[in-house]
Amino acid sequence: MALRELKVCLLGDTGVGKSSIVCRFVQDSFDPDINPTIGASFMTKMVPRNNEIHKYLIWDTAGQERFRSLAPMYYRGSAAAVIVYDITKEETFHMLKTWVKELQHHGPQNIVVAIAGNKCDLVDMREVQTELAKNYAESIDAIFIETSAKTSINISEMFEEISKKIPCVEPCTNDRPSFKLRPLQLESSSSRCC
Ligand SMILES: Nc1nc2c(ncn2[C@@H]2O[C@H](COP(=O)(O)OP(=O)(O)OP(=O)(O)O)[C@@H](O)[C@H]2O)c(=O)[nH]1
Repeated sequence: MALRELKVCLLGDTGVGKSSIVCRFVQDSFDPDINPTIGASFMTKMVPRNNEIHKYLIWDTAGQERFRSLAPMYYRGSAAAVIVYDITKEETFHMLKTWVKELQHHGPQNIVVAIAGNKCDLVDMREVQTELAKNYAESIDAIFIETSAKTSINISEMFEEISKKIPCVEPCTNDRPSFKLRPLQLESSSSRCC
């Protein structure tokens, strides 16, 4: 068994459900009264997959405007960024495009980008059509997925897709940020959430 570390950060407007996605993935829980993130929070999750243990190192950034300047500290060291929007709020999809541009200009070269249309359980309130978001994701070579932190739809699937797209084999064969495979040592998984 080898341990593979995957550094992932979450970006996106306030209230789109970034923390809820992470809480669902790490703790399999959902809090309808979750507080907005202050600064950022860090969590880890270990997932056995084939002959490896995937250890996700997750930075959940704060979406409020006053914290926006902190984001580079988190995406610069990341191999993947999940940019989240709320399918029931069109303005959050516009904000997502701003994040994509920022990553293209200031993010690590070839960072893996996943676009998550969250709150897909609220389908009656939809403002962003799936096809529109999917086509946009394709145009920037990003993973696209609609998720619901509330009902758990596509949450672990999204992180699995990300792990497939992050190169892992040593020696590194391209210039994407990559991670060493190393023998698994027993360690406690320090998770902090919500
Ligand atoms: N119906 C529904 N509500 C959700 C979902 N995900 C999150 N929410 C709710 O949306 C609100 C905001 O969720 P957060 O996870 O705090 O959003 P955030 O993007 O982390 O917000 P910031 O920390 O301010 O950046 C909360 O009331 C959540 O319960 C979802 O998939 N479906």
